[in-house]
Amino acid sequence: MTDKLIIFDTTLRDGEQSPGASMTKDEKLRIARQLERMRVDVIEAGFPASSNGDFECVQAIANAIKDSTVCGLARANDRDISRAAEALKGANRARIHTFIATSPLHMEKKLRMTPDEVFEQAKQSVRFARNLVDDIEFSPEDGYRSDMDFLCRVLEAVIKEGATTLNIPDTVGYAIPELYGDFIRTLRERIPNSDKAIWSVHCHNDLGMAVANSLAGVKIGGARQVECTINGLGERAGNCALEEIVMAVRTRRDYFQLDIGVDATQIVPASRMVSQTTGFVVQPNKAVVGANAFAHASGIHQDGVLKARDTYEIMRAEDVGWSANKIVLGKLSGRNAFKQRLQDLGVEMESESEINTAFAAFKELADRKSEIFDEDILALCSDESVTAEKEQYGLVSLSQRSETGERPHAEVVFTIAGKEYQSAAEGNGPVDASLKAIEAHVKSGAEMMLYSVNAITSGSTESQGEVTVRLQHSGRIVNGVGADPDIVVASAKAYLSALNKLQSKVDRVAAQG
Ligand SMILES: CC(=O)SCCNC(=O)CCNC(=O)[C@H](O)C(C)(C)COP(=O)(O)OP(=O)(O)OC[C@H]1O[C@@H](n2cnc3c(N)ncnc32)[C@H](O)[C@@H]1OP(=O)(O)O
Ligand SMILES: CC(C)C(=O)C(=O)O
Ligand SMILES: [Mg+2]
Repeated sequence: MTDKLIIFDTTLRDGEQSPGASMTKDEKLRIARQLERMRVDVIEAGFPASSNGDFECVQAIANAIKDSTVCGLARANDRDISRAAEALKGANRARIHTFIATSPLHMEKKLRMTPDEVFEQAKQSVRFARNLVDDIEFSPEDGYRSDMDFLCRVLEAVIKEGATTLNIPDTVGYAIPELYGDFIRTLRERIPNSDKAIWSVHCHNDLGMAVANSLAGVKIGGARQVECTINGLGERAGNCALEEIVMAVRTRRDYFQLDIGVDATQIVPASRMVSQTTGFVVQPNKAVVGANAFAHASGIHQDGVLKARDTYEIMRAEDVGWSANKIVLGKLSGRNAFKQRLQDLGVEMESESEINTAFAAFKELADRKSEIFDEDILALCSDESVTAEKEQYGLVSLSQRSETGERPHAEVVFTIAGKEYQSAAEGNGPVDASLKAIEAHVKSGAEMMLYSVNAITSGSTESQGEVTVRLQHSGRIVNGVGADPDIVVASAKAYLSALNKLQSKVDRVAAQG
């Protein structure tokens, strides 16, 4: 026998409380639609009393979403609750989530209220809200740091007033998994009418344990709703990450014995959408949604995954919305991964010794180059050397000027076969101007298929920028990579490196024919 774990997403409310993560109405609506597509049970859309703008966001989401419950947050007062009810009017399924702090610290220092006043206000607010909407969630803010006896008194009373979900926040991320799980279990055991409500967990990640605490609240405490956000977005160090909760409960169904209604294949698209909307980059090694979550760079792992993917993967990349797992070829790769890539690329090798020769060349190249692209391998296998190309083109210096309201201008000094040349051009931006200056002289006629910039060190503005430029000419595709703390310089280096590769291919073809 299993029962259901309700997934309550608060990306649009608690997630938005993350400094710098403020979203427009259209952005919130787009994310809400994605959450509905993902079939989350409850979408906390915002805090309607906080501003007219957020009221309109909640209203728009309530009107647009048909399948998920739409929830609005409200302080424990009539005005906030009325605003929430008003914003939620158009919802198919509406929930008001009202809260008031119950910890001694918050009551005394922040609310400046006595426990008896908080008790009365909590009761009164739930009663008021229940007259407006049937589905009422109550949260004792900073619940985990509250006195157990007082909390039991408040929660028993609000259930009597009609609260249907009781959410126990670890507002400041202070909990430890076993202790938090025991805390929820004790509340449920001690409160006589506890079975009249669904119990929920809401954990913050200040000590990096939001997911672990939430899972303990479910397993040890018996909670049946988890509050979480996409990518773990949220106040300070964030909230419990939705993707981790969903995949932990799914992957270890043997242990949790719970059903989840979420369509996990929508997780990666949701993660990308939230990351692009907020500008909060997902770290590559982030569980489930990080770019490396299903990538393998070392030979022993690659060999294992190619033989049986569950040797090193406990989930399938496709099941969370990635197109496939990723074998990244580099200096730590082994022969089997290399052979598999040859097969995928349609390269046929006559003998093992031919493969061995290509593999040795690949290893030698990988020692000098951080990532090996497919065209590098194709070049290796047709007996071409990808990095041993003659340095036909080289960068000497670059200067550029960009000023608000002025068209950027660049001057580039470079060498062609050892001889120095200078060229200047204007462009839409400094990078565009620099590359146009080079192209104006070189006249390669190559088409740019890709331009991308990555920070390759700390991720701060002091980072080295690594630029990749992909050029196409006469059916040949090459990647040029350039790194420099100045991304305009890195771009020029990448462009010249790609031109070198094009040139060396032309030379090889000429030599062969
Ligand atoms: C743990 C959490 O995530 S709680 C949610 C946090 N989210 C937000 O705060 C985002 C939205 N907030 C806002 O837009 C504003 O803070 C508002 C509109 C809610 C209130 O704005 P203001 O009226 O200017 O009050 P301000 O923010 O300065 O102070 C909060 C007031 O609410 C009171 N308050 C705090 N929590 C509650 C509560 N749950 N129930 C009732 N009153 C509360 C505080 O005691 C304080 O009252 P005071 O003004 O009498 O001292
Ligand atoms: C409003 C409540 C649930 C909250 O976000 C918290 O306590 O962290
Ligand atoms: Mg919170």
